[in-house]
Amino acid sequence: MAVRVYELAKELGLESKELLSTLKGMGEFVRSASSTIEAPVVRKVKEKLATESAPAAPAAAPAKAAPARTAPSGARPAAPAAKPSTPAPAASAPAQPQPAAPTQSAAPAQSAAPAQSAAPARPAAQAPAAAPRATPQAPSATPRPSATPQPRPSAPQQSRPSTGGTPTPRPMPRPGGTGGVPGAGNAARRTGTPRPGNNPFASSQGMGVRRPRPEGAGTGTAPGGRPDARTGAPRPGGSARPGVPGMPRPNPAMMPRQANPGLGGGQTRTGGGGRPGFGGGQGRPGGAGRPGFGGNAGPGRGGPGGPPTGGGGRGRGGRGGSGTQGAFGRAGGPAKRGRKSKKQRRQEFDQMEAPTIGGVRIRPGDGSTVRLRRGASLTDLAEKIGVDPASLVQVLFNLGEMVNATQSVADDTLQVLGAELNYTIEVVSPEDEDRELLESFDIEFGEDEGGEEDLAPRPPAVTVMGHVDHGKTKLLDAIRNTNVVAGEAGGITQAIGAYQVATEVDGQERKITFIDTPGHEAFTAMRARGAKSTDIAVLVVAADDGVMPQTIEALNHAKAAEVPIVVAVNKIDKESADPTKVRGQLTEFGLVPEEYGGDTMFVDVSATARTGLDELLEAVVLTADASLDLRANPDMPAQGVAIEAHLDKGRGPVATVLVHRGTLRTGDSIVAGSAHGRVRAMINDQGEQVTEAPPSMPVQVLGLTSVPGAGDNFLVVEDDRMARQIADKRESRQRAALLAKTTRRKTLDQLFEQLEKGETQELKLILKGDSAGSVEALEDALAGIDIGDEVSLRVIDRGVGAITETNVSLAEASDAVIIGFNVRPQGKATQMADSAGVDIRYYSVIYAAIDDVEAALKGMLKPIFEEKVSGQAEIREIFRSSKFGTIAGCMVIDGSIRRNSKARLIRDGVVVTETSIASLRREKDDVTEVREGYECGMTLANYSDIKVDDVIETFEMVEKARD
Ligand SMILES: Nc1nc2c(ncn2[C@@H]2O[C@H](COP(=O)(O)OP(=O)(O)OP(=O)(O)O)[C@@H](O)[C@H]2O)c(=O)[nH]1
Repeated sequence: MAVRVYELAKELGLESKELLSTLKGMGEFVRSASSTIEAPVVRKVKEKLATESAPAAPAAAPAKAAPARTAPSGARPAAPAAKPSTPAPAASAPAQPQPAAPTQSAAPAQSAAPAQSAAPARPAAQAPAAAPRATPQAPSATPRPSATPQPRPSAPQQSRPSTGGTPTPRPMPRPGGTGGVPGAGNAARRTGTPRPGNNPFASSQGMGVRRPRPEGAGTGTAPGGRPDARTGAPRPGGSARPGVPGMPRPNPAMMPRQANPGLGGGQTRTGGGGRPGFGGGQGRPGGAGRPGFGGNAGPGRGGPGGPPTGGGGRGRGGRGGSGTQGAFGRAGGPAKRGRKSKKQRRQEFDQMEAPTIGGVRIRPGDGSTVRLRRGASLTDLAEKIGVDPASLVQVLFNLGEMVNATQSVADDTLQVLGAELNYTIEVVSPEDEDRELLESFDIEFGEDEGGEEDLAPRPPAVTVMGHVDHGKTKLLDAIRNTNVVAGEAGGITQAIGAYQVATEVDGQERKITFIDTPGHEAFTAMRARGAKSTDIAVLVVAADDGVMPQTIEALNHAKAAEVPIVVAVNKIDKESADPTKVRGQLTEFGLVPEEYGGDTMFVDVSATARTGLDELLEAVVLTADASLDLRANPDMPAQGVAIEAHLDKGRGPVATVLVHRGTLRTGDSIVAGSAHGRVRAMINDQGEQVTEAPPSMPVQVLGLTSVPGAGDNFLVVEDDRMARQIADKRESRQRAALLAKTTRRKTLDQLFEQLEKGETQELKLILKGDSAGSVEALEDALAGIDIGDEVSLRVIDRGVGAITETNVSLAEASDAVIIGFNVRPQGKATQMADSAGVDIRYYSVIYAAIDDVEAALKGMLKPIFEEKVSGQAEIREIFRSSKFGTIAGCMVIDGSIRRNSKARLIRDGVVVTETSIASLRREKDDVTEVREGYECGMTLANYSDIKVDDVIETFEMVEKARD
């Protein structure tokens, strides 16, 4: 006989919905609760329910039984209380429920199936029948039959509360978990075989620890997440609410459509908001979260209670959800709708786990080290860490710096950015960078080839260092017996020379290579390189002057380069000379003279009188012998350093190089810094052509295609092609590094400030010099000019040699000024500059260039105005005129009052208005000025509310000179 679904549901003690879902699970197509189902189906469904509920029951019961009663201990005593309620559904005698319990126990005792199959069908009627069977099994039960379930000592712990409780608390007519068949259902529960399985219809599902749950669970309103969820334990079967009678059985269809309603705002990830379906507000607690992303995930917006530690709330809980769905399979009905594919969910997850930095979503790093070359761009960094360069630009923008993706970025900026993204940025040092480059060509720089037997002694290379005017050049001059001082512009050594001299020590002729480094502060960089490229430093200290700032600086360079020092105490011919004082002073800096028990050799010399020179040379040789192993392999491709380079009009680029190891020969293919070429000719320090330059020999090399930088290393390579490749790579790297260094970075704040002022000011320069050293020194000195942020200086090009037409056209195009240092224009460059209005400045002294540039920069500053009060007049009387309006009859009490000048009206010390003097009269005459002590009449522009005793103060804005 056909029955309607709701009728059968009622009969079975289920909700129509539950029954519908069961039917669907069985493959029966039933549209709604009022649909009819045929008898065979009714039978099938009853059987199914009976079968399933039997083993699962125990767990389901506790789920609500426990909470219903305050304590599980109350289970047994509470059991009796259950009686009255249980019967109700059974719609029969109150005694019936009691027998139901025995039935439960009986069922498992014998294979549950038969008992169940019989029992569920007729709830009320069969219960009594079952009772007798059960009763004997519970003979020692409490006197009350209701307690019969308890006799089963084997009942699992969880089932205890359930056993007693299941039936009792239920206010609803449906007693047992499944089917309201007290007997069968409960019996099944008692079996104590909790099924963790994934049968969605089993009312147990091992969820015995369920908390009291208000109806409507799963709607997101429930405060009480499940305890297991909190621990992050996987949810068995995902049965959110298995078999809780009186509530709809959860199934995927009941889950919220949207996978992550808690992802509010797109930025707050998951957080507490989690999936409301699982108790919404409760959030997905931390256990399952991803602490790694906690930083940005935060507790999320969605949920009130998401524990902060939850961080990336979407943890296992989230996945539990999908697991649940999996467990339910399709049985849950229309769950498929709106569900996201695995791929979608993965993408979503990936997206979520990327935190936002400055509003940009970027996957965070893992703290690993990223090596970048100097002057790397954001694109380079992006490539290494696999993100979009544009997002890095945006991050940096949000950090307050504006750079584009391909622009060279300063090291510190890269490091800050790296730290923000959780990477350690390691900017490769120039040395490492170069070594790596050479290694890529299978070249090893800096090591002698071969073994000990291949090494031969070489002369020490010596750098002379010291304070300005302490006599470095004069001393070298004396040693070489030449005189270069006379030719110097401004009296400062501005080029580097290297010379080799010979001296006799212990009857042996020993050679020493001297490198003359300039003494001016501006050449610090070159001097530092000089110290590094040599073996021993001779520190020149004038005996009459003592230790000076640059003496210390030079000393520190030498120490940093771990170069032994020999002190030349110069100018001892002078009366004021105090060599002992110099020794004492230097002792304080760690240079203890040998005679005082130290290990530094001090030699008193006089460059002018040429005394002590031999002793100095001997001291150099002895120091070298004592502390250095000066040997090199002369039979290998030469390697060394370019000490100085310049562009010679007739000979092209000329580089003075010092060979460190190997022997340089004419015809060798060499690369020096970013210059390359083939050695066309070599000239020694005597001006003679040589064909070979062994270790420690300085020579001028001709044949390079461009001018190398002072301090650049040089090496002989296999062929011209390799030389060119290395040079090109070096050049591009240098350019990037230079760009990062010289481009003045503007922060947003600065930019906004400047934009507010209406313009940004930048002085662009093109530097041309006679040698690489001087151009470098000039650029460094110019970079040191500090006149604040309002104007900036940018060197857009630099080079060695004459000012060319190319330079002029670049200057014209970029509105730059050309600075020529010891160079002049070439060809039609002057005419071009004149017609294009390009400013070319010529200098031979570095200071003059610095001063001019500084003045130019200051000239670009906006004028500063300050107010200057010119006079004050007191209003003594007020006249009204139909022609002039209100006239103030005044006495000038200070300074003078001029017509049209700016004025302010002051009443009782308070400025009433600011205006200007519209008319000024003495007697009846218009005047331009009235001085102190005179009376006058005046009117104020657009203001007539004047009173006697008011003071009119006139002032003007005067341009103020900048400091
Ligand atoms: N009386 C005396 N004067 C000396 C001696 N050595 C150098 N001078 C003078 O000191 C001045 C500076 O000498 P330089 O050799 O140009 O000094 P420097 O250290 O090379 O100077 P910069 O090139 O500017 O760094 C010159 O006027 C020299 O004549 C010396 O031994 N005795």
